[in-house]
Amino acid sequence: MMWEQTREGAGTTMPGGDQEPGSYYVGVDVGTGSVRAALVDQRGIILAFADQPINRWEPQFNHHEQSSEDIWAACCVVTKQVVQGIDVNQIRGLGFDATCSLVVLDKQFRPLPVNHEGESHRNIIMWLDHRAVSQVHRINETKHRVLQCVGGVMSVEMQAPKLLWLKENLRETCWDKAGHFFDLPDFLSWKATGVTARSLCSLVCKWTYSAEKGWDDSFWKMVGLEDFVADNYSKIGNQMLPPGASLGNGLTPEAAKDLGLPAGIAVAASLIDAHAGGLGVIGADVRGYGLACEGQPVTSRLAVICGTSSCHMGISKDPIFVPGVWGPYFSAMVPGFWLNEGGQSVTGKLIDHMVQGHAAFPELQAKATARCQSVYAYLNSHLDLIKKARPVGFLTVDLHVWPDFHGNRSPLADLTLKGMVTGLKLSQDLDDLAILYLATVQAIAFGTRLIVEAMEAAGHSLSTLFLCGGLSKNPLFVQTHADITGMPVVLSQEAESVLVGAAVLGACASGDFTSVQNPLIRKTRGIRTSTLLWVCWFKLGWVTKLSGSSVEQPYLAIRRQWQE
Ligand SMILES: Nc1ncnc2c1ncn2[C@@H]1O[C@H](COP(=O)(O)OP(=O)(O)O)[C@@H](O)[C@H]1O
Ligand SMILES: O=C(CO)[C@H](O)[C@H](O)COP(=O)(O)O
Repeated sequence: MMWEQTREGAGTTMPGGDQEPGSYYVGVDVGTGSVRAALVDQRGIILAFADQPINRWEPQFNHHEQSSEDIWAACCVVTKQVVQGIDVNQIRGLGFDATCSLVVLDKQFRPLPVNHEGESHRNIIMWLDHRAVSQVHRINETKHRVLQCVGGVMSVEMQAPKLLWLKENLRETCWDKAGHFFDLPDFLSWKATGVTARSLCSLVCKWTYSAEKGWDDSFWKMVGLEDFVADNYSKIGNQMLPPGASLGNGLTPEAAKDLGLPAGIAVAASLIDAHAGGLGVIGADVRGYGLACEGQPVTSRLAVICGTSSCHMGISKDPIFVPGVWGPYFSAMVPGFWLNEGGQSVTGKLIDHMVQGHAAFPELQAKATARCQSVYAYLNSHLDLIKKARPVGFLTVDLHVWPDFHGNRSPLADLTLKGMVTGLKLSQDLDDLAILYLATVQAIAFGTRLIVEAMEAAGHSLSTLFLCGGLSKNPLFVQTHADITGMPVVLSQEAESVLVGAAVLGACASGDFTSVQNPLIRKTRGIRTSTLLWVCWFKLGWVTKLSGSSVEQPYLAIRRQWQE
């Protein structure tokens, strides 16, 4: 494989010279910290990759903002980079995924400020923004029936509370002037095509829209957002398309110039980033590894997309209601299947926070740099050194972390929860930092286990984890998930699986494939064609159990308290 990772900074790696001419697809993934693009061929192989950091503002605690212009500019930079050196006329389709952040534009599609400072370039309330606490409490007090489809409790990270916050706090400068409220993935597909149709993925998962029943007028009236009903939902979407559907006449000449692609190529209705990751991994061909999920329905698999946050995506043939877990959402990720989405609001961000905030961080940085390693590679080898003959998990016998530093998304669904560390000593050397890092990773893995247990108690039958996202590049994180859940973890050979999911959308929109799960169906029937084989190239992860480890003790105690 020609492609190499360029995770440590912005950059591109181009395809090798012996590529057969064929059709290509471009996937663009807008994460919390950066924008990534990939050029993908018909077999689903990533031929070129580029990434670019994006700006974030935190004007006050729990307010997180971005700029749609900055994000679009980054999309243009990375897309131009990945198509360098190829005949762009071979590109057949473009797909976007992004975080589920709220983009606000005026009636002429110009950015509007989502802040008291009136800074209009900061026109995105990010998904992890927790400003709308009072609004979400009031929404949850209504006990409206739409809440049944978000695990019984609406999250402050969804769009309705954020919209209500804007109405109550920025009436003149933002709310009254607003013409369009977009989920970020839908903003990107509009920017590329001029089509304002929304993806069913965004509207169903974050905006209370039902694929069967449409908008529920009574919900919007009850929560004080009756304005949307009055104008027939024109500001939040009254035309919906399934992910992968082709939008309008494809790429506009203006967007084509921005992105360095030919005008008119197919552009797909988009997906939220976690859903693109789920689509990129859940259909993996695992034959020959002796995994429990081999020969079992795809519903025995849980895709876990681990970046700034972690999202746990499980699918089922019939709707399953899991308290504290979002969904069931019909066809929101894999067509024809119901989706439940568990999540942890901060995982990568929590690990970064713990490590970077420690007194020994400057020493760690210096030592990692001297060895040309990332701080995480250095910490992992340091743990190996200090564990001596015992399993690494035993280093945290006296130190425990509770990971809900930004509330608990699933399954406790309690945004007021806070983080905890027990077992601290006066020393703050590199050993302490490494052990705190390990305890944080373990705590996150126990959070995944709690989500798996809640999903299984409600009717899911899960046997295998499929990990992707930035954290899946950390062997300690992956191993710890296998140890603590007791499940095998499968990793994709294409580390950037979210981008494969985005490219699958573009491939579907191009008409080369009839639906986003088409490759899965063909593969299941054993037909190898020139399809986009997103079901292939998996290597087995780890299957290790650490039974009876003392690291389980605090987790078990907290779980007991929760159940009581
Ligand atoms: N090679 C790596 N080793 C360890 N952690 C990594 C690695 N690459 C990324 N990460 C972690 O993954 C997280 C970001 O993942 P990413 O998928 O890029 O996030 P997002 O999609 O939210 O922008 C960060 O917390 C980062 O520290
Ligand atoms: O809510 C989500 C998906 O439904 C994601 O957590 C959110 O979009 C952020 O993703 P990431 O951690 O990859 O940046």
